[in-house]
Amino acid sequence: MLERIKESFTESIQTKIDALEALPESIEKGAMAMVHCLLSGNKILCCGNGGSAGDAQHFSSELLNRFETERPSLPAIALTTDSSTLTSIANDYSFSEVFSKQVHALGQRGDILLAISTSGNSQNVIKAMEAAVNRDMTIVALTGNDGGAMAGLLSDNDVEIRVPSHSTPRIQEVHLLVLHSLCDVIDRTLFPQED
Ligand SMILES: O=C(CO)[C@@H](O)[C@H](O)[C@H](O)[C@H](O)COP(=O)(O)O
Ligand SMILES: [Zn+2]
Repeated sequence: MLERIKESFTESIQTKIDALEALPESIEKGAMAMVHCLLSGNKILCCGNGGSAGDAQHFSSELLNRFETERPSLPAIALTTDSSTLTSIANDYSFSEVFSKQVHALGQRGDILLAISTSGNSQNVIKAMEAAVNRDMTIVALTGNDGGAMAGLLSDNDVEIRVPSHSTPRIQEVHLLVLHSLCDVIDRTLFPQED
């Protein structure tokens, strides 16, 4: 098993090296879209399934609370956390609508939807994106593989940050780095520090 463990580390490091080549421009574009959204008094809604639900919550908590430095709270909502809402929508309608109904209710023109999926094919995330388009929101999509159906739903104002990998855990590991990088650029742009 030691070899297997070392392989996981090597694969993860290599995926990050590949992402270093592929992603900085799209991360900067996504961060600037978020900065513009926050400066306009808008908010960020975040969604994803499984590990990506955890990522959505991780990111929203870093905006609502703090990242690395002291600064005011920033408005973000994870759509993955209210079990009464999630279970009733899934029970009465369909699991594919658990995020889209919340986007329809909470989303406003100028808000951002942070849509996270390693496959790009999760139906509930796709429907959330459709609801965001309907609400005149901008979409920042974190994907992997070939971007899946999510890639086809994006317009020029939206941003796709697609990790160059076909492995769900490796993609998730880079998604976390991307989210921290987004937080870092947002904080440094909104609250410049001398260092
Ligand atoms: O964390 C993992 C695998 O590393 C899983 O929980 C994974 O997130 C789930 O299978 C998700 O349902 C996958 O959804 P998606 O990334 O394709 O949208
Ligand atoms: Zn995982």
